[in-house]
Amino acid sequence: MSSPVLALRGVERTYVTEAGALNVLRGVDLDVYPGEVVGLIGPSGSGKSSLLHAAGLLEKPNAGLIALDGRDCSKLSERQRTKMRLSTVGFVYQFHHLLPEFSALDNVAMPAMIAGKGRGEAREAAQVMLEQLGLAQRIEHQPGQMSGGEQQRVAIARALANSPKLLLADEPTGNLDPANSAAVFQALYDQARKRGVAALIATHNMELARYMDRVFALKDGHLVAQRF
Ligand SMILES: Nc1ncnc2c1ncn2[C@@H]1O[C@H](COP(=O)(O)OP(=O)(O)OP(=O)(O)O)[C@@H](O)[C@H]1O
Repeated sequence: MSSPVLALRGVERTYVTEAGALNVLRGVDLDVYPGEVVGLIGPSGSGKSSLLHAAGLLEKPNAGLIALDGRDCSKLSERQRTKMRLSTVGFVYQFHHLLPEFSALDNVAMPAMIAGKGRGEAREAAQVMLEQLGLAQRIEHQPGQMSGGEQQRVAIARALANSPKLLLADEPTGNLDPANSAAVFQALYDQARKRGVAALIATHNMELARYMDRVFALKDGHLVAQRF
């Protein structure tokens, strides 16, 4: 079997609040392999976003080990973490966070350019991604000129355009009606599979969770396997 793209060992996350310490993650172990789509469910406040933020090196865990693409990230400097994140991880959020004044093409090309690719190369890759997500006719449109489902597919194209090994999605269809939600999830699933990307998707949508390869629930700070 191939090695995991994402490996979490004993990951802990505690927030200090006025009401005291909140132990949200209490020792999370998880491996996600290339080409598999893993679901993360759990009630609101159970720590799904905290787990995704730790896995994507957006926030440091209080304890535990995070390895991306076989590399232990716990001792990296802030700069090295950013570099690792840009080269290895793509994010999709509930709200697309597209830049409103830029076209779909520019939105999708931007992360690759920030990561150091030339403009021409980044735009070419962006165009291919948008076409693969069925958005060939929307390339020059700005987000405000597109439907919610189209905007979210642009966000998926943006997350994948830089060929990440890991895709982290936080309620990627949470803002869509059921029909759009299913279509957008299908697009995300197909692209992750086709590209051999390891995907970890947090969702409240149990209907979508049924289609994931494995599903875990967060309960009292621990991952509980729901289905293998
Ligand atoms: N920066 C922070 N400071 C203090 N508490 C926080 C912080 N971020 C998250 N929390 C708390 O940690 C808990 C877990 O939050 P998190 O957003 O990870 O849950 P979630 O499962 O993603 O929730 P939802 O499904 O509503 O998005 C919540 O009780 C939240 O209020």
